[in-house]
Amino acid sequence: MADSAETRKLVYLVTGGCGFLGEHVVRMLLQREPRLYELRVFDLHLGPWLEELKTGPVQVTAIQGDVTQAHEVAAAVAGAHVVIHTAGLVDVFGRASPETIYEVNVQGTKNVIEACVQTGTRFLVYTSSMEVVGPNIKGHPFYRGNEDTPYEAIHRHPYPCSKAQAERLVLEANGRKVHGGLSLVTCALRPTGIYGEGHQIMRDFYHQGLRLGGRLFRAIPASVEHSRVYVGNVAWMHVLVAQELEQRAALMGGQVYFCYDESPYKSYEDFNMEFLGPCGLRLVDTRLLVPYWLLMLLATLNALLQWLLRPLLLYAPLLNPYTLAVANTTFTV
Ligand SMILES: NC(=O)C1=CN([C@@H]2O[C@H](COP(=O)(O)OP(=O)(O)OC[C@H]3O[C@@H](n4cnc5c(N)ncnc54)[C@H](O)[C@@H]3O)[C@@H](O)[C@H]2O)C=CC1
Ligand SMILES: C[C@@H](CO)CCC[C@@H](C)[C@H]1CC[C@H]2[C@@H]3[C@H](O)CC4=CC(=O)CC[C@]4(C)[C@H]3CC[C@]12C
Repeated sequence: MADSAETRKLVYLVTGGCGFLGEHVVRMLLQREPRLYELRVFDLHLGPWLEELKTGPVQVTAIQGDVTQAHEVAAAVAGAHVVIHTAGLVDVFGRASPETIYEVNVQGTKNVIEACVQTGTRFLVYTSSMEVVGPNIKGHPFYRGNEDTPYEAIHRHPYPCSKAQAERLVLEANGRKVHGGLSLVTCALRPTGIYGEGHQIMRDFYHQGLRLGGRLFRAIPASVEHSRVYVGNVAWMHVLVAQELEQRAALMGGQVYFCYDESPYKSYEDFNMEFLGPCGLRLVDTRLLVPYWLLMLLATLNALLQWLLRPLLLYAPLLNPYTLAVANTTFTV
């Protein structure tokens, strides 16, 4: 029944479909959306793994494109029933300029919304981020919060600022008339720190540990708790929201939801050790050796070096004042 041609009618588009989260969304849709007829995977860089997906019952269309190019986005969106917009520039290390981050995250999202309006696509799911809320620059803890918890969301870093702007655009677009006269239904999901298969930062920590003789040095007190969420669950939540938006437009349209699961609340480093420990790494407690002021000094030094070296090379270590502040502030949903 599920595989018959009549039941397969829906066309989905996943932007950023070759990224860490996007790939999981793509695979999840193929497994869990029996009404899927065509799945369009739109990304700046297409992964070779897409080829193996082209042999199944669903037509998988790989589209190499750039969300900052309105015409490319419109061409990809035309005829899609649902857009899952995960494409984004995830950069808290200073690899890209603030302008580029805004161009991709904000202008790219504007282009997706306008493409939906112009072409008559009604359902848009946006991957926002917990960073839209916090941790804020004052380091206020957010402890077991939810969507209604009051929190002073103040940012300076381009990444959270751009995600906050893009999220607002998506939510404000809910109810806009699309081509054909029906209304656009939008919803934003705010994952906490995502982990799972393909997580690059986890790999970076692993390689750092190998370079340091199988050790990592604790920089963050174990008492600072972070929410983390498994990538498969984030993908599943995107699929569920996409499936429910039509039936529950009045309830879910224009809403934002945190995206979390039952992963344990732990410090960023302790959580990573759940995986890196069994891979042979050890977390060495250096709280007394590396006080916070020294870490801050190192982080500031890194930022200075990044700025000085920029004309010559890209110096973008994991530790900078922003990542230190985020890692050092409790944020649990
Ligand atoms: N990694 C995390 O912990 C979290 C990520 N997010 C959000 O989830 C989304 C996906 O993030 P990840 O999978 O972690 O990042 P990623 O970098 O692995 O994936 C992003 C994808 O977007 C694509 N992309 C970037 N610029 C593009 C452009 N101009 N045009 C078309 N495609 C472009 C990239 O090629 C990449 O495949 C992002 O919107 C991010 O803000 C939200 C919360 C946490
Ligand atoms: C002080 C360092 C010494 O080991 C540890 C630095 C850890 C940081 C690289 C990470 C700590 C918290 C992470 C962020 C958090 O999980 C929330 C995020 C949400 C997003 O939308 C994108 C990724 C990130 C900003 C994530 C990035 C890496 C950290 C800052």
